[in-house]
Amino acid sequence: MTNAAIEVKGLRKNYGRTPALRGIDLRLEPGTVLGLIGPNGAGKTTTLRILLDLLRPSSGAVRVLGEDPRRGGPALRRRIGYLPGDLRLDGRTTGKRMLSFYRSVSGPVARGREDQLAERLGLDLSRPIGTLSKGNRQKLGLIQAFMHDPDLLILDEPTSGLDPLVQRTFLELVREARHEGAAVLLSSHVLSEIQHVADDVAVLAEGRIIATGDVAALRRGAARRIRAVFGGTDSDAVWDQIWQLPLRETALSDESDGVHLEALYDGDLDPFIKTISWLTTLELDIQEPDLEDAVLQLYSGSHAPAEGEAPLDLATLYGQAGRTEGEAGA
Ligand SMILES: Nc1ncnc2c1ncn2[C@@H]1O[C@H](COP(=O)(O)OP(=O)(O)OP(=O)(O)O)[C@@H](O)[C@H]1O
Repeated sequence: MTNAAIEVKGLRKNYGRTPALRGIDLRLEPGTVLGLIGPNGAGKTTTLRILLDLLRPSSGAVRVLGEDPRRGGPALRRRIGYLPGDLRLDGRTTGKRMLSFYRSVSGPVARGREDQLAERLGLDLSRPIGTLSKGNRQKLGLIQAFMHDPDLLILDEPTSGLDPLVQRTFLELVREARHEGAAVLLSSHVLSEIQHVADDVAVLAEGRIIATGDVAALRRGAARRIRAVFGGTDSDAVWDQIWQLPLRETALSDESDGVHLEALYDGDLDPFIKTISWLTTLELDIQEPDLEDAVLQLYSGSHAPAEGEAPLDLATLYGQAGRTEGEAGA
């Protein structure tokens, strides 16, 4: 039980009379990446700041690397790499100097590690921070979080301001840290980074964890956008074939080149493929599952557990939903 990198039970935080966290349970094992996702104001930053002892909880039990963050002091802090969401850096000093300051706080850094990270992320450490763009400052924030190879990385909106190439390097760094046995807690409302790197997700909304599970389950529950054109038929005949499939936001129209279908598809693909095999398919475009849509459905409350109930298990929710819809549509 105490081997968890993070263990949180019944965590509550009130700002004055306003509850920001309303009883959160979280567990993160070494060598795994947990994505904490949630809309603005859900309580992500509040949770992370409590783990780092930058904020005090109103109640609840918190263990970070087996210790109470309020008592762990500098020794515990050295085992953690933290990237704050609102990174503020002093403008006069160079990146190199700033990192040597962080080194004195976060402990031993392997020789050449900062330079190696700067090279991989494409950052010139000799430039004064004030002259760096937002994305380049974010790179500096990432270097200080990763450079001492911490046992636990706590990253708040880590790819904010980074271009796609650098985002990819960031994901590599997270995977390498996990491979070395580090635990990573990644807060984000950008689902692409979560789906590419997280093992598990916890969905936070209005200060409560409303769902937990692995990313694969979330993907199973995510709708795909489908576009197709069918020839030698009309929209009524197409509808007769497809009406029983788990489609949403369906648009069917008779055009000069055929019947155009555009829809969101929930569930297993196989029933869809079997159904359209009865039609003459001229064009077909099936997009990757849309995680944004799946999570928005969770936020919207159509599935959300009532106050005091356990979070939804994504595997149960989407595993069963996928099979039922698949059978119904076959
Ligand atoms: N210092 C504060 N004083 C009062 N209320 C606060 C304070 N900090 C946060 N809150 C409130 O607590 C709730 C949770 O905020 P928090 O910043 O943890 O959310 P978040 O999930 O990180 O949001 P975002 O994605 O916008 O950063 C919000 O309703 C916010 O308005």
